[in-house]
Amino acid sequence: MSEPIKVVVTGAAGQIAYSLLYMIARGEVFGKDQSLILHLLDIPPMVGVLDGVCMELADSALPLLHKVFPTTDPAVAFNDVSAAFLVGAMPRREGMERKDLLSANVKIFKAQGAAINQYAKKDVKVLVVGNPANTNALICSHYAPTIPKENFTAMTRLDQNRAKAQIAAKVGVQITDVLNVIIWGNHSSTQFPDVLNGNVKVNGVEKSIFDAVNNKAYLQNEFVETVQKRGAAVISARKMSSAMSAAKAACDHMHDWWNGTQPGNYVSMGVISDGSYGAPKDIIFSFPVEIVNKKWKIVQGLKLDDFANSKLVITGKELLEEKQEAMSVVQD
Ligand SMILES: NC(=O)C1=CN([C@@H]2O[C@H](COP(=O)(O)OP(=O)(O)OC[C@H]3O[C@@H](n4cnc5c(N)ncnc54)[C@H](O)[C@@H]3O)[C@@H](O)[C@H]2O)C=CC1
Ligand SMILES: O=C(O)CCC(=O)C(=O)O
Repeated sequence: MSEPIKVVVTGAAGQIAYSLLYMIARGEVFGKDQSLILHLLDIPPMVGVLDGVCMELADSALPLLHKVFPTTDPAVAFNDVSAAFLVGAMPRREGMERKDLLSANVKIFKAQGAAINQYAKKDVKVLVVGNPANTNALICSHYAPTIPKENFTAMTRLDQNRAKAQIAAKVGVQITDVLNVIIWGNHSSTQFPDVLNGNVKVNGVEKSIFDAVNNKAYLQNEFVETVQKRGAAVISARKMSSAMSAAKAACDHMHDWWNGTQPGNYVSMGVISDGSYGAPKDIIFSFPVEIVNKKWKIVQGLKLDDFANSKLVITGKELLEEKQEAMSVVQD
């Protein structure tokens, strides 16, 4: 068993954290030999709920879990952490867009960026889940200037998982048979779920998703819209936003960042844009990445047709607008 690492989860009394904490503490992210010290951050009104979560973690008798520190103090929460799941933020309700959360949530990420800068390990891996996730990650990084920008990422893995699930159902295969579906851009209804470079195994034979589905109109319309609007569909059905699937996606994201991706398999992450594929620079944009030794690299040389390019322009433009609005909120 390795020496324990410190991991923080913010919004630890909330609904995503309720599933996420168990998965992390079971070893599903950092490995079955990696012991853990969990730091749980929430706000003062949630202290009672946080106590209940701690009781349940203790009662789960989890061998990898060395200690749990519940706190409302960011200085304690981020102290010496190697990985941070930034979940704590207001979720949207029916009828709202994720960017409607911007003015309330972006201030949280300014404060947490500053705390990460001051207290976390310099190689901390930060995953922002709280919405609007891409822009929150950008603000967080902006206020943590001593930590490399590459260490701040936003979650679009839930969108990738949703897209894979739609394709698996359409073709009639298992989820593991669907490879290299990409989410480009923002975790919002402008995101572009793209199958142009993806493959699917049908009866053991690998073919392009495009050929396997053989329905361009479906792939460019219904499929794209279903994935873009899946979060809203879950809110409409559950009257609360996705939680179990969001927790699973957060684990998938951090697991792959920590452990690496298989050669030839890429995953989607919101990362700082270097302008690849014509995306605007210096925003957090979701790209396909491959990961080796805990470092992600944007996959280059993928094909994009005119339809795809036009979608990337729309989502990039939205992210630039969000960046501008967020900067004006945090500088107030
Ligand atoms: N990127 C993605 O794919 C997804 C993002 N989300 C987003 O994740 C966020 C959390 O969702 P839920 O857990 O369902 O919400 P929730 O409302 O159940 O829990 C949020 C928790 O964050 C806490 N919190 C608020 N401000 C805080 C602060 N400054 N520091 C620490 N904790 C704070 C709240 O007290 C609450 O306990 C929302 O913004 C939601 O929209 C949800 C699903 C998917
Ligand atoms: O759509 C929302 O705002 C809820 C959470 C979310 O981001 C999602 O389910 O994708």
